[in-house]
Amino acid sequence: MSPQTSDLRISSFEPLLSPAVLRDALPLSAAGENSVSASRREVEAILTGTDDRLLVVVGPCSVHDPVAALDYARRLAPLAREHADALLIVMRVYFEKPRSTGGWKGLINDPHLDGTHDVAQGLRMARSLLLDIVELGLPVGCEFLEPTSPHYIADAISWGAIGARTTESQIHRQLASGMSMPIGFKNATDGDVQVAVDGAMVAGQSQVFFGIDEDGRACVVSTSGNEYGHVILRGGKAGPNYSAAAIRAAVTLIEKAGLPGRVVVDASHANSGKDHVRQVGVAGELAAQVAAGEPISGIMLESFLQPGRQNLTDAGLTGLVFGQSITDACMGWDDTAVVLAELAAAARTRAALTSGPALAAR
Ligand SMILES: O=C[C@H](O)[C@H](O)COP(=O)(O)O
Ligand SMILES: C=C(OP(=O)(O)O)C(=O)O
Repeated sequence: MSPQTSDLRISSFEPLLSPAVLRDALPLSAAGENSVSASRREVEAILTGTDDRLLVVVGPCSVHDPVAALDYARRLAPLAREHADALLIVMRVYFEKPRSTGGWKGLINDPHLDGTHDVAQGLRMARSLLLDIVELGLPVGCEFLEPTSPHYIADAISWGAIGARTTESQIHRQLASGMSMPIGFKNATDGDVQVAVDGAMVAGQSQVFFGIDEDGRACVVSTSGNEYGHVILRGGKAGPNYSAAAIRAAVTLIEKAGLPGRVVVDASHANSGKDHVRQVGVAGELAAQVAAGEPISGIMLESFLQPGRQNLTDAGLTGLVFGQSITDACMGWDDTAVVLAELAAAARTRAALTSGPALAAR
């Protein structure tokens, strides 16, 4: 008998429900569709500079407990309304975690936090949480990691990111080219910004690649290109890249690629050394730059109900502090409210600088 030559290292194939089945079971309401659609247009207008507000993507590093995430969303929604003249607040609702060397890969991959990898349940939990948050009137932002997972949830998402570990990946750039919302590309973990610029540029072009359709059938996917690709500065191995000089250097690269000369800046990750206390200081420095009129279209903050982070143990969810991150350290809720007020004041000052007092008083 000849030897088997394929699937030698596959332990199992487990059929997964199709995107259409999940979306039928958990539909986005008409009000939700209107809200997602309108907030995507607002993000686009901010990225191109026709809306002078500041985009703020704020929320937990990762969602591990939908109850805590919804509690956070209920606190954030009134602040989003309060600062709506100056800020477009999008809640960070990250379900997929790219890991440096391994670890928990997010709620979709392992919703029970115990290595059982009940992906079907993870998708249900993720979609259900997204619908609840959208119903609060809050736009949602996610990182896209698995190339087929967006089919299950993307209709409820207003802004997306490609992370530092995948920004140079052709697969993720192709994916971004077909996404219905603006997509930010993080600079690489080594600090290289050009790869993020290249990512945004490639995503702007039409692409043809392997994928699935709504019924989960293997397909050749053709896209028209996403004209709202942009760059997110998150620092790198050599240190932060949020200084005015680093931002201007990035803008030079971005403009050279023919993209709008503005950036989103992540106050967390390598811009704060993953130190949640330092992140508050970085956000304050960024607010000062916004007030001075620097070309910052958005800020990303990692924030949760409780400050800091905790380790996941064998006790799973029951062994965890409610509302505290199990991935990167986050600023707590009290600091978050103060930082959002600071950013709103800075955006009002910038609006007055660039558009006169009428806009600032809006
Ligand atoms: O934002 C989250 C993390 O920084 C990212 O997933 C990498 O995490 P890790 O280095 O702990 O694996
Ligand atoms: C993984 C993330 O960031 P980065 O890709 O910048 O490490 C993140 O924002 O969750």
